Amino acid sequence: MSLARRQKVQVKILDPRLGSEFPLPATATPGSAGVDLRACIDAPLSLKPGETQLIPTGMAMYIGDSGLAALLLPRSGLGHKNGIVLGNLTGLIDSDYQGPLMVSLWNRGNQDFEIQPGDRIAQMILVPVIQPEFEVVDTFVDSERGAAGFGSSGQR
Ligand SMILES: O=c1ccn([C@H]2C[C@H](O)[C@@H](COP(=O)(O)OP(=O)(O)OP(=O)(O)O)O2)c(=O)[nH]1
Ligand SMILES: [Mg+2]
Repeated sequence: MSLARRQKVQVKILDPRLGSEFPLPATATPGSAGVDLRACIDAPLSLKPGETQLIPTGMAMYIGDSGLAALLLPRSGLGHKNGIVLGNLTGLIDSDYQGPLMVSLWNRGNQDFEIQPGDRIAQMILVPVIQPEFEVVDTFVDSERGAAGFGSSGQR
């Protein structure tokens, strides 16, 4: 068994309700991979079917280590039950980004969905990063798959 690596990440509080009225994002259980982000909006907000809105999380975050990045992902309950997912499908937070952390929230469902101030709207995970350095070649060493893809192996 291995334990998750813990990493200090600097945050700036942009909305004073974060850390007082609304808890700061934190892992909910020892085995949680993600931390939930909260909607730091001033008033309830209704997302109509098909609508996308950029929601502030009330904080800025500076990862500051190019070997790491953060991914924003939908919460499964909101996504599955209410059709509330991300307008960019997945958010990628660069290690050098210092601006406000925003969530693009998309109602892909067919009913209005109301978000209250402080609601947990998405989750964030920290992931290791490997930066590619492309090396141009004329040929590849043959692999078993070769160029076959996009369902080439069938469904069963
Ligand atoms: O859901 C998201 C996605 C991105 N960002 C911030 C952090 C990220 O580092 C920056 C740029 O994101 P990205 O590279 O995905 O967007 P872009 O459209 O390529 O913008 P840029 O030209 O600024 O890189 O925007 C968010 O706050 N939330
Ligand atoms: Mg970019």
